[in-house]
Amino acid sequence: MEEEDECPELVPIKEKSTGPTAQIPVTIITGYLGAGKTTLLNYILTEQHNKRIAVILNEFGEGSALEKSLAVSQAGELYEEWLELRNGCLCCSVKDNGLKAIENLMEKKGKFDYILLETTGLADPGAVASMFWVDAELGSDVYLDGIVTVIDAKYGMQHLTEEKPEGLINEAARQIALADLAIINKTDLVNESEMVELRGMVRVDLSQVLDLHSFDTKDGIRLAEKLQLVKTSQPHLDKSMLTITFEVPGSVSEDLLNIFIQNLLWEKTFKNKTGLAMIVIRLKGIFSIQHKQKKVMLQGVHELYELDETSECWADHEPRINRLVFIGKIRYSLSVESWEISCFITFKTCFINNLPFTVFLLQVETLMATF
Ligand SMILES: Nc1nc2c(ncn2[C@@H]2O[C@H](COP(=O)(O)OP(=O)(O)OP(=O)(O)O)[C@@H](O)[C@H]2O)c(=O)[nH]1
Ligand SMILES: [Zn+2]
Repeated sequence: MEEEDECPELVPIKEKSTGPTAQIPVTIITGYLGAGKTTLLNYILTEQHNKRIAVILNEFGEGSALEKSLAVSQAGELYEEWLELRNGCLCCSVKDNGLKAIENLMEKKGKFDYILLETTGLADPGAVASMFWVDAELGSDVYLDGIVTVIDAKYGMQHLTEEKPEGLINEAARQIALADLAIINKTDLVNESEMVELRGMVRVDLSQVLDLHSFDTKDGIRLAEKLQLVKTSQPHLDKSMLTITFEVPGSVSEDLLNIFIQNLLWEKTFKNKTGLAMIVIRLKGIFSIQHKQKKVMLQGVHELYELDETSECWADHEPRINRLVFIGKIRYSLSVESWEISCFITFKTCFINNLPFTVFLLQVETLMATF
């Protein structure tokens, strides 16, 4: 056959097929904790696009049920089927769970036009991306269309420049290095010069992988090369990051909740016995506020937070349970256990007993002193 002599590169790329055998594009949405990934997802889902979009969500730690309800409450009825990757840390076992989630999704719901995959804020998007070329079987159904990295305009610089202990990579920098498209979000929170500085920083980062950046994501070999290059250092998660989820039944006073959050995030009053404050990077929660019918959602990123009433009411027989997820950093002298315990005590004391702040702080200090 004459065609056999043709150079592969010269074969024209097939027009996008709309038949049942067409491959489904997958976009990975990545970005540091609280950068705005879910906000972007919700925006895409609510825009008019005439596409059947499937969303796969992965959350770090035990907060998946919470994240699910948060996302659903924002996206409304548009989207009813949620799939959680229950492995907690996507970076470690993404291949099995990620593929399974997509296979289950398609089995259950038929084919989608598009799949959006939100990684955890600490994920290595390279590990997530690699499953699309490593697994040939799945490769016939879906292909990686691109990696979108959301960057927090206010805290992005801080995330990017943070020094990591030896052997650990800065997750934020890696997420940007792997991006096909980087979106700077929350521009309303910074001024022009901060934007210029961040843009410059992000560009520098991109230029380090510029020659790899023109790759065709459908081309497994090129992608593999790109991923390998970025992965030369150890792809370990920062082990000092910790996620804790609390569930406390009852209803809380809105004032006390605000005081609690402000003391935690702004005043940094929660300290261990050596005087080091608890570092909270991300806060998420669903609360039952006294005298309110609707569920109230908490979103916090570093020292910024908001409490918003959702459209969802507590059902008649639904137990009122407050859920709070902390994602934070353990300081050297503060053990995981004491961090957990101090979070729990502050939270529980504040909400269950509805004690004034000064009282529960005192209790925390007394308890912390015993560790
Ligand atoms: N001011 C401002 N806040 C924003 C913007 N986009 C998102 N946020 C807020 O940032 C917080 C985190 O947003 P999410 O979309 O949940 O962030 P995420 O990256 O999905 O968070 P994780 O999944 O926990 O890593 C929320 O309180 C949002 O309302 C923005 O453009 N401006
Ligand atoms: Zn999210």
